[in-house]
Amino acid sequence: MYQHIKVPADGQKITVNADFSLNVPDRPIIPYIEGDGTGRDITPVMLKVVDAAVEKSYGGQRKIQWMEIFAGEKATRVYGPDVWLPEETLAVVKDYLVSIKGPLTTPVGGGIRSLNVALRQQLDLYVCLRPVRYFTGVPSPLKEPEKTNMVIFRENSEDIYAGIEYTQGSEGAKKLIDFLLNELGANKIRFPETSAIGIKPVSVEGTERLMRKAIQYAIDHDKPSVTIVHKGNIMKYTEGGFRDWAYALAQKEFGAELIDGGPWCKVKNPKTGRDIIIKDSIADAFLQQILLRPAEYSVIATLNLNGDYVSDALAAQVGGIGIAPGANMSDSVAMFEATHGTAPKYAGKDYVNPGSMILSAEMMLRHMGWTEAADLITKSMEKAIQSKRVTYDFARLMENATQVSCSGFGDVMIEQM
Ligand SMILES: NC(=O)C1=CN([C@@H]2O[C@H](COP(=O)(O)OP(=O)(O)OC[C@H]3O[C@@H](n4cnc5c(N)ncnc54)[C@H](OP(=O)(O)O)[C@@H]3O)[C@@H](O)[C@H]2O)C=CC1
Ligand SMILES: O=C(O)CCC(=O)C(=O)O
Ligand SMILES: [Mg+2]
Repeated sequence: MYQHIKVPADGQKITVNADFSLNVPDRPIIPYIEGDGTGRDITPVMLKVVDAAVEKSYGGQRKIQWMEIFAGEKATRVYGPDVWLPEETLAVVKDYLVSIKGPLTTPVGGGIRSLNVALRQQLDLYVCLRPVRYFTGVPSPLKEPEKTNMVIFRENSEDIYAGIEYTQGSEGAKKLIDFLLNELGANKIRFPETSAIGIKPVSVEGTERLMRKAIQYAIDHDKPSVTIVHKGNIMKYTEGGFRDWAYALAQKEFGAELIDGGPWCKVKNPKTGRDIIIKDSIADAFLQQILLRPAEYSVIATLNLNGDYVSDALAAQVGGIGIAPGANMSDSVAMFEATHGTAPKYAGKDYVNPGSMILSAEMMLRHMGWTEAADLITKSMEKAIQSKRVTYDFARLMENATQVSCSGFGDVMIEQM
Protein backbone atom coordinates (compact mmCIF):
# COMPACT_ATOMS: atom_id res chain seq x y z
CA MET A 1 0.00 0.00 0.00
CA TYR A 2 2.84 2.37 0.87
CA GLN A 3 6.19 2.60 -0.87
CA HIS A 4 8.42 2.36 2.22
CA ILE A 5 6.16 2.46 5.27
CA LYS A 6 5.45 -0.88 6.92
CA VAL A 7 2.08 -0.98 8.65
CA PRO A 8 2.17 -3.16 11.81
CA ALA A 9 -0.15 -6.15 11.30
CA ASP A 10 -1.28 -6.27 14.93
CA GLY A 11 -2.58 -2.70 15.28
CA GLN A 12 -5.56 -0.45 14.56
CA LYS A 13 -6.01 3.16 13.56
CA ILE A 14 -7.14 5.82 16.00
CA THR A 15 -10.36 7.38 14.66
CA VAL A 16 -12.11 10.68 15.35
CA ASN A 17 -15.76 11.49 16.10
CA ALA A 18 -17.74 14.45 14.83
CA ASP A 19 -17.01 16.35 18.08
CA PHE A 20 -13.26 15.69 17.55
CA SER A 21 -13.03 13.23 20.45
CA LEU A 22 -10.83 10.21 19.68
CA ASN A 23 -11.56 6.48 19.62
CA VAL A 24 -8.32 4.89 20.73
CA PRO A 25 -8.03 1.12 20.34
CA ASP A 26 -5.91 -0.94 22.76
CA ARG A 27 -3.28 -1.46 20.07
CA PRO A 28 -3.14 1.92 18.30
CA ILE A 29 -0.74 2.40 15.42
CA ILE A 30 1.32 5.51 16.14
CA PRO A 31 3.54 6.83 13.33
CA TYR A 32 6.86 8.34 14.36
CA ILE A 33 9.66 10.23 12.60
CA GLU A 34 13.09 9.53 14.08
CA GLY A 35 14.46 12.99 13.22
CA ASP A 36 17.85 14.31 12.14
CA GLY A 37 20.90 14.93 14.33
CA THR A 38 20.17 13.95 17.91
CA GLY A 39 16.83 12.52 16.77
CA ARG A 40 18.58 9.20 16.38
CA ASP A 41 19.62 9.38 20.06
CA ILE A 42 16.44 10.62 21.71
CA THR A 43 13.75 8.88 19.63
CA PRO A 44 14.69 5.27 20.53
CA VAL A 45 14.89 6.29 24.21
CA MET A 46 11.42 7.86 24.01
CA LEU A 47 10.00 4.68 22.42
CA LYS A 48 11.52 2.51 25.16
CA VAL A 49 10.31 4.73 28.02
CA VAL A 50 6.78 4.99 26.59
CA ASP A 51 6.57 1.23 26.05
CA ALA A 52 7.66 0.65 29.64
CA ALA A 53 5.13 3.16 31.02
CA VAL A 54 2.30 1.63 28.98
CA GLU A 55 3.27 -1.91 29.98
CA LYS A 56 3.51 -0.96 33.68
CA SER A 57 0.21 0.93 33.57
CA TYR A 58 -1.92 -1.57 31.65
CA GLY A 59 -0.13 -4.91 32.13
CA GLY A 60 -0.14 -5.87 28.46
CA GLN A 61 -3.79 -4.98 27.85
CA ARG A 62 -2.68 -1.91 25.91
CA LYS A 63 0.35 -1.52 23.68
CA ILE A 64 1.41 1.04 21.09
CA GLN A 65 2.22 -0.38 17.66
CA TRP A 66 4.92 2.02 16.46
CA MET A 67 5.15 2.65 12.72
CA GLU A 68 8.21 4.44 11.37
CA ILE A 69 7.59 7.11 8.76
CA PHE A 70 10.26 9.24 7.16
CA ALA A 71 11.23 12.90 6.79
CA GLY A 72 14.51 14.79 6.58
CA GLU A 73 17.86 13.18 5.96
CA LYS A 74 16.58 9.67 6.60
CA ALA A 75 13.87 10.17 3.95
CA THR A 76 16.54 11.06 1.41
CA ARG A 77 18.30 7.78 2.21
CA VAL A 78 15.11 5.72 1.97
CA TYR A 79 13.28 7.44 -0.92
CA GLY A 80 16.06 9.09 -2.91
CA PRO A 81 18.35 12.11 -2.70
CA ASP A 82 15.77 14.88 -3.19
CA VAL A 83 12.86 13.46 -1.25
CA TRP A 84 12.89 15.27 2.10
CA LEU A 85 9.19 15.02 2.89
CA PRO A 86 7.52 12.09 1.09
CA GLU A 87 3.85 12.43 0.17
CA GLU A 88 3.08 9.21 2.04
CA THR A 89 4.50 10.67 5.25
CA LEU A 90 2.05 13.56 5.04
CA ALA A 91 -0.80 11.20 4.16
CA VAL A 92 -0.04 8.93 7.14
CA VAL A 93 0.19 11.78 9.67
CA LYS A 94 -3.21 12.98 8.47
CA ASP A 95 -4.78 9.54 8.34
CA TYR A 96 -3.50 8.12 11.65
CA LEU A 97 -4.36 11.35 13.54
CA VAL A 98 -1.77 11.04 16.35
CA SER A 99 1.98 10.95 15.69
CA ILE A 100 5.31 12.02 17.14
CA LYS A 101 8.46 13.34 15.53
CA GLY A 102 12.09 14.03 16.33
CA PRO A 103 13.70 17.33 15.27
CA LEU A 104 14.54 18.03 11.62
CA THR A 105 17.42 20.16 10.39
CA THR A 106 16.84 23.40 8.47
CA PRO A 107 19.86 25.05 6.86
CA VAL A 108 20.36 28.80 7.47
CA GLY A 109 20.27 31.06 4.42
CA GLY A 110 19.84 28.87 1.33
CA GLY A 111 18.89 25.24 0.97
CA ILE A 112 15.59 23.54 1.70
CA ARG A 113 12.88 25.35 3.61
CA SER A 114 11.98 24.03 7.03
CA LEU A 115 10.39 20.59 6.94
CA ASN A 116 9.02 21.22 10.42
CA VAL A 117 7.19 24.28 9.16
CA ALA A 118 6.13 22.42 5.99
CA LEU A 119 4.52 19.63 8.07
CA ARG A 120 2.63 22.19 10.15
CA GLN A 121 1.49 24.20 7.15
CA GLN A 122 0.61 21.36 4.81
CA LEU A 123 -1.44 19.61 7.49
CA ASP A 124 -2.76 22.94 8.81
CA LEU A 125 -1.63 22.10 12.36
CA TYR A 126 -2.44 25.62 13.41
CA VAL A 127 -1.76 25.40 17.15
CA CYS A 128 1.73 24.91 18.49
CA LEU A 129 1.08 24.03 22.11
CA ARG A 130 4.08 24.22 24.45
CA PRO A 131 3.56 23.81 28.18
CA VAL A 132 6.35 25.17 30.39
CA ARG A 133 6.53 23.86 33.95
CA TYR A 134 9.17 23.34 36.59
CA PHE A 135 10.34 19.94 37.81
CA THR A 136 11.68 20.03 41.37
CA GLY A 137 15.44 19.70 41.44
CA VAL A 138 16.12 20.93 37.90
CA PRO A 139 18.87 23.58 37.87
CA SER A 140 17.50 26.94 36.77
CA PRO A 141 18.95 30.46 36.51
CA LEU A 142 15.93 31.76 38.47
CA LYS A 143 15.63 31.99 42.25
CA GLU A 144 12.04 30.77 42.18
CA PRO A 145 11.68 28.72 38.99
CA GLU A 146 8.50 27.06 40.26
CA LYS A 147 6.69 30.36 39.63
CA THR A 148 7.09 29.81 35.88
CA ASN A 149 4.05 27.78 34.88
CA MET A 150 2.75 28.77 31.45
CA VAL A 151 1.20 27.21 28.39
CA ILE A 152 2.13 28.76 25.07
CA PHE A 153 -0.37 28.79 22.21
CA ARG A 154 1.78 29.75 19.25
CA GLU A 155 0.01 30.41 15.93
CA ASN A 156 1.57 27.83 13.65
CA SER A 157 0.31 28.47 10.13
CA GLU A 158 1.04 32.07 9.14
CA ASP A 159 3.20 35.13 10.00
CA ILE A 160 6.64 35.34 8.36
CA TYR A 161 6.83 31.52 8.53
CA ALA A 162 4.66 31.47 5.41
CA GLY A 163 8.03 31.59 3.67
CA ILE A 164 7.12 34.31 1.16
CA GLU A 165 10.47 35.99 0.85
CA TYR A 166 12.75 36.88 -2.02
CA THR A 167 16.49 36.82 -2.02
CA GLN A 168 18.43 40.04 -2.55
CA GLY A 169 18.85 40.88 -6.25
CA SER A 170 16.26 38.34 -7.45
CA GLU A 171 13.55 39.07 -9.96
CA GLY A 172 10.96 38.55 -7.20
CA ALA A 173 12.62 41.04 -4.86
CA LYS A 174 12.92 43.63 -7.66
CA LYS A 175 9.29 43.23 -8.71
CA LEU A 176 7.94 43.38 -5.19
CA ILE A 177 10.06 46.39 -4.23
CA ASP A 178 9.06 48.19 -7.46
CA PHE A 179 5.43 47.47 -6.69
CA LEU A 180 5.78 48.76 -3.13
CA LEU A 181 7.60 51.91 -4.27
CA ASN A 182 5.59 52.71 -7.36
CA GLU A 183 2.10 51.35 -6.68
CA LEU A 184 1.80 51.69 -2.93
CA GLY A 185 4.06 54.69 -2.34
CA ALA A 186 6.05 52.81 0.30
CA ASN A 187 9.06 55.10 0.30
CA LYS A 188 10.67 53.91 3.52
CA ILE A 189 12.69 51.01 2.18
CA ARG A 190 16.10 52.32 3.15
CA PHE A 191 18.17 50.50 0.51
CA PRO A 192 15.72 49.35 -2.19
CA GLU A 193 18.47 48.28 -4.60
CA THR A 194 20.06 45.81 -2.18
CA SER A 195 17.16 44.60 -0.05
CA ALA A 196 15.90 41.09 0.33
CA ILE A 197 12.22 41.19 1.16
CA GLY A 198 9.66 39.07 3.02
CA ILE A 199 5.92 39.14 3.60
CA LYS A 200 4.10 38.69 6.92
CA PRO A 201 0.50 37.50 6.48
CA VAL A 202 -1.64 37.58 9.63
CA SER A 203 -5.36 36.94 9.27
CA VAL A 204 -8.58 37.29 11.24
CA GLU A 205 -9.33 33.57 10.79
CA GLY A 206 -5.85 32.50 11.83
CA THR A 207 -5.98 34.67 14.93
CA GLU A 208 -9.50 33.68 15.91
CA ARG A 209 -8.96 29.94 15.70
CA LEU A 210 -5.77 30.18 17.79
CA MET A 211 -7.37 32.42 20.41
CA ARG A 212 -10.45 30.18 20.59
CA LYS A 213 -8.20 27.23 21.51
CA ALA A 214 -6.26 29.29 24.07
CA ILE A 215 -9.41 30.47 25.88
CA GLN A 216 -10.97 27.00 25.74
CA TYR A 217 -7.78 25.60 27.27
CA ALA A 218 -7.96 28.18 30.08
CA ILE A 219 -11.59 27.15 30.70
CA ASP A 220 -10.87 23.42 30.67
CA HIS A 221 -7.79 23.70 32.90
CA ASP A 222 -9.10 26.40 35.24
CA LYS A 223 -6.39 28.90 34.36
CA PRO A 224 -6.52 32.50 35.66
CA SER A 225 -5.55 34.42 32.52
CA VAL A 226 -4.81 34.46 28.80
CA THR A 227 -2.16 36.96 27.67
CA ILE A 228 -2.04 38.06 24.02
CA VAL A 229 1.64 38.68 23.19
CA HIS A 230 2.30 40.90 20.16
CA LYS A 231 4.40 43.73 18.78
CA GLY A 232 1.35 45.71 17.68
CA ASN A 233 2.86 49.10 18.47
CA ILE A 234 5.24 48.68 15.54
CA MET A 235 3.52 46.16 13.25
CA LYS A 236 0.17 47.85 13.66
CA TYR A 237 -1.93 45.93 11.17
CA THR A 238 -0.41 42.46 11.51
CA GLU A 239 0.52 42.09 15.18
CA GLY A 240 -1.83 44.91 16.20
CA GLY A 241 -4.57 43.18 14.22
CA PHE A 242 -3.79 39.95 16.05
CA ARG A 243 -4.28 41.71 19.37
CA ASP A 244 -7.55 43.40 18.36
CA TRP A 245 -9.05 40.28 16.76
CA ALA A 246 -8.05 38.15 19.75
CA TYR A 247 -9.77 40.53 22.18
CA ALA A 248 -12.81 40.74 19.89
CA LEU A 249 -13.06 36.94 19.77
CA ALA A 250 -13.05 36.75 23.58
CA GLN A 251 -16.01 39.12 23.67
CA LYS A 252 -17.88 37.72 20.69
CA GLU A 253 -17.61 34.00 21.48
CA PHE A 254 -16.91 33.81 25.22
CA GLY A 255 -18.94 36.80 26.44
CA ALA A 256 -15.89 38.62 27.82
CA GLU A 257 -16.71 41.86 29.67
CA LEU A 258 -14.39 44.87 29.49
CA ILE A 259 -12.45 45.76 32.64
CA ASP A 260 -12.31 49.53 33.34
CA GLY A 261 -13.29 50.33 29.76
CA GLY A 262 -10.88 47.82 28.19
CA PRO A 263 -9.00 46.55 26.36
CA TRP A 264 -8.41 44.04 29.18
CA CYS A 265 -11.50 41.96 29.72
CA LYS A 266 -12.68 38.94 31.65
CA VAL A 267 -14.44 35.73 30.76
CA LYS A 268 -16.43 33.88 33.40
CA ASN A 269 -15.30 30.27 33.37
CA PRO A 270 -18.58 28.35 32.87
CA LYS A 271 -17.06 25.31 34.61
CA THR A 272 -15.79 26.97 37.78
CA GLY A 273 -17.44 30.39 37.94
CA ARG A 274 -14.00 31.99 38.27
CA ASP A 275 -12.85 34.89 36.11
CA ILE A 276 -10.28 34.41 33.35
CA ILE A 277 -8.53 37.71 32.68
CA ILE A 278 -7.81 38.39 29.02
CA LYS A 279 -4.90 40.81 28.76
CA ASP A 280 -2.11 41.70 26.38
CA SER A 281 1.59 42.47 26.54
CA ILE A 282 4.00 43.91 23.99
CA ALA A 283 6.55 41.23 23.15
CA ASP A 284 9.76 42.96 24.29
CA ALA A 285 8.26 43.98 27.61
CA PHE A 286 6.80 40.50 27.95
CA LEU A 287 10.26 38.94 27.73
CA GLN A 288 11.43 40.89 30.78
CA GLN A 289 8.15 40.37 32.62
CA ILE A 290 8.37 36.59 32.37
CA LEU A 291 11.76 36.71 34.06
CA LEU A 292 10.82 39.21 36.77
CA ARG A 293 7.14 38.40 37.40
CA PRO A 294 6.44 34.97 35.89
CA ALA A 295 3.62 34.19 38.33
CA GLU A 296 1.46 36.82 36.60
CA TYR A 297 1.29 34.82 33.37
CA SER A 298 -0.51 31.60 32.62
CA VAL A 299 -1.86 30.89 29.10
CA ILE A 300 -0.05 32.79 26.33
CA ALA A 301 -1.56 33.37 22.87
CA THR A 302 0.90 34.68 20.34
CA LEU A 303 2.03 34.82 16.73
CA ASN A 304 4.40 32.37 15.10
CA LEU A 305 7.75 34.20 15.44
CA ASN A 306 7.07 35.55 18.93
CA GLY A 307 6.02 32.06 19.95
CA ASP A 308 9.28 30.60 18.67
CA TYR A 309 11.36 33.07 20.71
CA VAL A 310 9.17 32.85 23.81
CA SER A 311 9.27 29.02 23.76
CA ASP A 312 13.06 28.79 24.13
CA ALA A 313 13.23 31.72 26.58
CA LEU A 314 10.63 30.18 28.88
CA ALA A 315 12.20 26.75 28.55
CA ALA A 316 15.47 28.23 29.81
CA GLN A 317 13.73 29.59 32.89
CA VAL A 318 12.75 26.10 34.02
CA GLY A 319 16.05 24.42 33.17
CA GLY A 320 16.57 24.52 29.43
CA ILE A 321 15.24 23.02 26.25
CA GLY A 322 16.31 19.53 27.30
CA ILE A 323 12.89 19.09 28.91
CA ALA A 324 10.63 21.32 26.76
CA PRO A 325 7.82 19.36 25.09
CA GLY A 326 5.24 20.39 22.52
CA ALA A 327 2.50 19.52 20.07
CA ASN A 328 1.34 20.76 16.68
CA MET A 329 -2.41 20.42 16.39
CA SER A 330 -5.42 20.97 14.19
CA ASP A 331 -8.92 20.09 15.37
CA SER A 332 -8.35 16.42 14.60
CA VAL A 333 -4.66 15.80 13.85
CA ALA A 334 -1.92 16.06 16.50
CA MET A 335 1.79 15.69 15.93
CA PHE A 336 3.94 15.85 19.04
CA GLU A 337 7.53 17.12 19.03
CA ALA A 338 10.18 18.64 21.29
CA THR A 339 10.76 22.40 21.31
CA HIS A 340 14.47 22.04 20.61
CA GLY A 341 16.24 21.23 17.35
CA THR A 342 18.75 18.67 16.15
CA ALA A 343 21.74 19.94 18.23
CA PRO A 344 24.09 18.64 15.51
CA LYS A 345 27.30 18.79 17.56
CA TYR A 346 25.92 16.10 19.87
CA ALA A 347 24.37 13.86 17.20
CA GLY A 348 24.99 10.13 17.55
CA LYS A 349 26.86 10.50 20.86
CA ASP A 350 24.14 9.14 23.16
CA TYR A 351 24.64 12.34 25.11
CA VAL A 352 21.72 14.79 25.07
CA ASN A 353 18.68 14.92 27.30
CA PRO A 354 15.82 12.84 25.88
CA GLY A 355 13.42 14.59 28.30
CA SER A 356 11.75 16.93 25.79
CA MET A 357 10.83 14.10 23.50
CA ILE A 358 9.68 11.87 26.38
CA LEU A 359 7.52 14.68 27.76
CA SER A 360 6.12 15.26 24.25
CA ALA A 361 5.12 11.59 24.33
CA GLU A 362 3.59 12.19 27.76
CA MET A 363 1.41 14.90 26.18
CA MET A 364 0.55 12.44 23.43
CA LEU A 365 -0.55 9.75 25.90
CA ARG A 366 -2.71 12.31 27.73
CA HIS A 367 -4.22 13.40 24.40
CA MET A 368 -5.09 9.72 23.76
CA GLY A 369 -6.71 9.43 27.19
CA TRP A 370 -4.00 7.07 28.48
CA THR A 371 -3.72 9.13 31.64
CA GLU A 372 -2.18 6.44 33.85
CA ALA A 373 0.78 5.97 31.51
CA ALA A 374 1.16 9.74 31.14
CA ASP A 375 1.15 10.21 34.93
CA LEU A 376 3.72 7.44 35.31
CA ILE A 377 6.05 9.21 32.89
CA THR A 378 5.73 12.51 34.76
CA LYS A 379 6.36 10.82 38.11
CA SER A 380 9.34 8.83 36.90
CA MET A 381 10.82 11.98 35.32
CA GLU A 382 10.46 13.77 38.68
CA LYS A 383 12.05 10.88 40.54
CA ALA A 384 14.88 10.50 38.01
CA ILE A 385 15.76 14.19 38.37
CA GLN A 386 15.57 13.98 42.14
CA SER A 387 17.92 10.97 42.09
CA LYS A 388 20.43 13.34 40.47
CA ARG A 389 21.30 10.87 37.72
CA VAL A 390 20.89 13.26 34.83
CA THR A 391 22.27 14.14 31.40
CA TYR A 392 25.08 16.66 30.85
CA ASP A 393 22.82 19.71 30.61
CA PHE A 394 21.57 19.29 34.16
CA ALA A 395 24.70 17.62 35.56
CA ARG A 396 26.87 20.63 34.70
CA LEU A 397 24.64 22.88 36.82
CA MET A 398 23.72 20.56 39.71
CA GLU A 399 25.79 19.80 42.77
CA ASN A 400 26.71 16.15 43.42
CA ALA A 401 24.97 14.93 40.27
CA THR A 402 26.00 11.80 38.39
CA GLN A 403 26.08 12.38 34.66
CA VAL A 404 24.36 9.68 32.65
CA SER A 405 23.98 9.22 28.90
CA CYS A 406 20.83 9.86 26.87
CA SER A 407 19.87 6.17 26.97
CA GLY A 408 21.10 5.98 30.57
CA PHE A 409 18.56 8.64 31.58
CA GLY A 410 15.81 6.63 29.91
CA ASP A 411 16.91 3.60 31.95
CA VAL A 412 16.87 5.65 35.16
CA MET A 413 13.30 6.71 34.35
CA ILE A 414 12.22 3.13 33.72
CA GLU A 415 13.87 2.02 36.97
CA GLN A 416 11.80 4.65 38.82
CA MET A 417 8.45 3.47 37.41
N1 LIG B 1 11.12 21.39 15.55
C1 LIG B 1 12.31 21.15 15.08
O1 LIG B 1 12.57 20.10 14.48
C2 LIG B 1 13.37 22.17 15.27
C3 LIG B 1 14.46 22.13 14.45
N2 LIG B 1 15.47 23.03 14.63
C4 LIG B 1 16.64 22.90 13.74
O2 LIG B 1 17.68 22.28 14.48
C5 LIG B 1 18.94 22.68 13.96
C6 LIG B 1 19.88 23.10 15.07
O3 LIG B 1 19.36 24.28 15.67
P1 LIG B 1 20.02 25.04 16.89
O4 LIG B 1 19.75 26.47 16.71
O5 LIG B 1 21.39 24.55 17.13
O6 LIG B 1 19.09 24.65 18.14
P2 LIG B 1 19.01 23.31 18.97
O7 LIG B 1 17.76 23.43 19.76
O8 LIG B 1 19.16 22.12 18.14
O9 LIG B 1 20.28 23.37 19.94
C7 LIG B 1 20.67 24.53 20.64
C8 LIG B 1 21.27 24.15 21.98
O10 LIG B 1 20.22 23.73 22.85
C9 LIG B 1 20.68 22.71 23.70
N3 LIG B 1 19.94 21.46 23.39
C10 LIG B 1 19.26 21.13 22.27
N4 LIG B 1 18.73 19.91 22.38
C11 LIG B 1 19.04 19.48 23.61
C12 LIG B 1 18.77 18.29 24.31
N5 LIG B 1 18.04 17.29 23.79
N6 LIG B 1 19.29 18.16 25.57
C13 LIG B 1 20.01 19.13 26.11
N7 LIG B 1 20.29 20.29 25.51
C14 LIG B 1 19.81 20.46 24.26
C15 LIG B 1 22.17 22.55 23.41
O11 LIG B 1 22.80 23.48 24.28
P3 LIG B 1 24.34 23.41 24.80
O12 LIG B 1 25.19 23.66 23.61
O13 LIG B 1 24.38 24.49 25.81
O14 LIG B 1 24.57 22.08 25.39
C16 LIG B 1 22.24 23.00 21.97
O15 LIG B 1 23.52 23.39 21.57
C17 LIG B 1 18.64 23.79 12.96
O16 LIG B 1 18.71 23.25 11.68
C18 LIG B 1 17.24 24.22 13.29
O17 LIG B 1 16.57 24.75 12.20
C19 LIG B 1 15.45 23.96 15.64
C20 LIG B 1 14.38 24.02 16.48
C21 LIG B 1 13.23 23.16 16.34
O1 LIG C 1 11.94 24.44 11.60
C1 LIG C 1 12.99 24.71 12.15
O2 LIG C 1 14.07 24.31 11.76
C2 LIG C 1 12.97 25.52 13.42
C3 LIG C 1 11.63 25.50 14.09
C4 LIG C 1 11.66 26.03 15.46
O3 LIG C 1 12.59 26.62 15.93
C5 LIG C 1 10.49 25.79 16.30
O4 LIG C 1 9.48 25.33 15.83
O5 LIG C 1 10.56 26.12 17.49
MG1 LIG D 1 12.24 27.24 17.93
